Amino acid sequence: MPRAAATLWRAAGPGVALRLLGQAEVRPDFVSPAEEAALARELEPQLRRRHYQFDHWDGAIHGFRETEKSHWSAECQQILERVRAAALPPNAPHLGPVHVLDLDKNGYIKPHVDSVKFCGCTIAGLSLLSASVMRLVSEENPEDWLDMLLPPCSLYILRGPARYNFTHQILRDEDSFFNGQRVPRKRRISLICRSLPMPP
Ligand SMILES: O=C(O)CCC(=O)C(=O)O
Ligand SMILES: [Fe+2]
Repeated sequence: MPRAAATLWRAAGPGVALRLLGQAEVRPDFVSPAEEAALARELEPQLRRRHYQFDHWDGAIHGFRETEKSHWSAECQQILERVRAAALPPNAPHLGPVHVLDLDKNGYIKPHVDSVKFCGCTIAGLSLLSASVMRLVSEENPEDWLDMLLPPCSLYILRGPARYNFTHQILRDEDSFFNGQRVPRKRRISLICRSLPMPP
């Protein structure tokens, strides 16, 4: 693992680290601050029309608004092509629209596994505006966990076992610690690209 990436990754033990090496990845500085600003600027008008939802007690996500976006400026389209090229298997069919999730500073994502009906073997997410901690927990053995620090402008990628056999969550502000260090959670926007499930 490159040195920069190692500081963004903390596993319960060597067993889980070995299982997830190359399957759960964080790439810091995947976009520049100027690119982050361009993406946020382009999303803002569409997001502003929606209200944050706090009342979906049974849903996986709390304190969020979301949208799907298919049409982007040439600059943003290029960034998204870079995300797909870096993360998705070559020639894999992927979901056309990008899933955009805007988490309020009090928002968080509870542990879940993305539906296998709508999402294939790879999930890739760009994190904008705020750092956050993504926690993966093995469905088989809850003592097997991995925390990933997602700085703003980073890309994370979940593949194979990290995507299918571990839940993922974004910790709420009160619980947002990485390696014992507090990671204040502010408003965070994520752009998520997913490969499509294989046809049966
Ligand atoms: O915000 C993220 O990066 C993850 C979102 C997520 O887990 C989901 O929408 O299924
Ligand atoms: Fe998810």
